[in-house]
Amino acid sequence: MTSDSPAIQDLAHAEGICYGCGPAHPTGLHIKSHWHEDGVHVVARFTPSDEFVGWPGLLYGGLLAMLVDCHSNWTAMAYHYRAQGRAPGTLPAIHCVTAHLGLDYVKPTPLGRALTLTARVEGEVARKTRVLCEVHAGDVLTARGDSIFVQVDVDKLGSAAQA
Ligand SMILES: CCCCC/C=C\C/C=C\C/C=C\C/C=C\CCCC(=O)SCCNC(=O)CCNC(=O)[C@H](O)C(C)(C)COP(=O)(O)OP(=O)(O)OC[C@H]1O[C@@H](n2cnc3c(N)ncnc32)[C@H](O)[C@@H]1OP(=O)(O)O
Repeated sequence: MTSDSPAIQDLAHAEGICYGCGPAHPTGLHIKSHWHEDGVHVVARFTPSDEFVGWPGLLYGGLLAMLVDCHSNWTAMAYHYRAQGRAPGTLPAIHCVTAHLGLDYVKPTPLGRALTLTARVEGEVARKTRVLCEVHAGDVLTARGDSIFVQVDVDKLGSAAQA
């Protein structure tokens, strides 16, 4: 599994319209997550455009939160599919939502550099799953995520949103 193969988002949810990771969003970030060949980590690479500036030469931290949120969620969902012994895109689809997004900003993140997000599940793959995610700009660790994703029934989620 390499970045030459289709991203997990494209396999599992090509019609997705999430601003961060939906392949079908017209202007979204289109974050793409791939299994690393080590079979443990899920990796995304993203180069933010200059519009996401927070300070001259530095990235706006909210953009980092979006990247870590979506990539960590897809890491959780990828682990769920694998735990069930099936590929993303097979049915029934697995959906998780962010219950807790934890993010430490470790160093300023430069603009104009490719960022690498490297994530893995810590502990059990269950309805509630913890994902650790590191963001590197080159060799520099700039942010660290520690987040919780909960598997949901999207039909119930929709009715809850309308209530
Ligand atoms: C904007 C809406 C998006 C909806 C997306 C829908 C589906 C996603 C589908 C595919 C994904 C594809 C693309 C999207 C990819 C990335 C998008 C980024 C992710 C998001 O942008 S998504 C929007 C933000 N997200 C929410 O909008 C969630 C609102 N929220 C809830 O819908 C409920 O709050 C829920 C379901 C989280 C739990 O509610 P619940 O009643 O079903 O379950 P319950 O309370 O029993 O919790 C079960 C276990 O999670 C633990 N737990 C709960 N909350 C916790 C917390 N905050 N911290 C630590 N642990 C927590 C409990 O302690 C218990 O743990 P234990 O089992 O050990 O006791």
